[in-house]
Amino acid sequence: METIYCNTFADEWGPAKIVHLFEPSLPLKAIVVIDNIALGPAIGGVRIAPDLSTEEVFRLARTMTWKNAAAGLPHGGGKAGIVMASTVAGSEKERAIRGFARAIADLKEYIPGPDMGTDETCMAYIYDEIQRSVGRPKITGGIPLDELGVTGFGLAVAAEQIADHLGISLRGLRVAVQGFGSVGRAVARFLEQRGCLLVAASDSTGAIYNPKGIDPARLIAVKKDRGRVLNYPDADAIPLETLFTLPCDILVPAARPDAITMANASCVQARIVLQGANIPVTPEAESYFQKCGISTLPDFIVNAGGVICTAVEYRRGSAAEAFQTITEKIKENCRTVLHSVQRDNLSPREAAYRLAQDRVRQASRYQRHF
Ligand SMILES: NC(=O)c1ccc[n+]([C@@H]2O[C@H](COP(=O)([O-])OP(=O)(O)OC[C@H]3O[C@@H](n4cnc5c(N)ncnc54)[C@H](O)[C@@H]3O)[C@@H](O)[C@H]2O)c1
Repeated sequence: METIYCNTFADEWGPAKIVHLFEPSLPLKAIVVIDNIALGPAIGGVRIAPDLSTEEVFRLARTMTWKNAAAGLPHGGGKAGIVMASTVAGSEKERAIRGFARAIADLKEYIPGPDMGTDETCMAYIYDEIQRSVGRPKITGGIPLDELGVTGFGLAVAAEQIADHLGISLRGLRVAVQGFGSVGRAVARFLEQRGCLLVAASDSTGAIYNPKGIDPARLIAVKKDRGRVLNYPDADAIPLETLFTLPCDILVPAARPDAITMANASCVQARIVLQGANIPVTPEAESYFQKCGISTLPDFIVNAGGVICTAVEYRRGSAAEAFQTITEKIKENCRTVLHSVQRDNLSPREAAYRLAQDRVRQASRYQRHF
């Protein structure tokens, strides 16, 4: 196993460590970024994708620093990426995950959790190897966050706060979800419970649209049994990019980073953009939305449900406690950010950074600086 340490993105906040892992015999190629640990050991997901770069993993780790701090968790930010095709499955995937776990055994300041391409089973393999992971199956002492859909639940809580701030009800609002995976499925379900109507959804293989509504439970079953949203019978297939331009009220980018940039922001018709994925909207596109009255709060404020749940799991709390904590923290943070946007004339991102950075700054006073 070859390990290369380098640090090319450094600023006053981090990263504390960037580790590149290579093991040709598995084969394994992975990147771990431990960004900032002033608040405690870093919690962040392990992502599998074929085209991951150090920069992407660093940006995601930095997002975790702000997300964990904003949520008031005793954890810093980190992230890992395994560079591998998302189609790799079965024993080949298990070997890669176990190899990754052994490779990070000594990186004790990093606690891995699930992310795109990894799930509770992967976290159980990591726990089996190094007794350190969160988001594990219940039987191994975990709270299965993707099965429970806690991030989607937190997004629905955030949507309620944003709608409340706009003086509208969620009832009858039309929802389009990019990325019908763990987060996308759950947000569709929890928004439906609040009276919203799912009108469009996509995965990496295609997108579907039905202005009269798509049944989230049925789409979840179709996706489980037949693998693709395109197999849903009562909707039209549309090009992937068209999903962002549809007439809808809530647009949820819940797949990859930089899904909404200045190249497509002006085509967005939604009133609320709910940032389900990490860094799905570029800062320029966020500013543009603010100027034209489209409400969006930063990813690390609204999609913190998953990491709040893992922090509850880490201190051996229950699923019920996790739902309660997510509701309280996301509600409070959305209100705080929306309030300081109005009071201090800040952008939502500036207001959210202020909240998170104050906490990291306070904690870093107790770190050794010599
Ligand atoms: N799982 C969590 O609790 C959690 C928490 C916070 C943030 N996130 C972020 O949310 C995003 C999604 O995570 P997830 O756990 O749902 O992953 P997932 O792998 O379960 O689902 C991702 C979905 O996006 C689809 N997808 C990929 N590329 C796409 C594209 N170009 N167009 C349309 N769909 C595409 C995939 O087919 C898949 O259906 C990631 O950015 C992740 O970091 C996840």
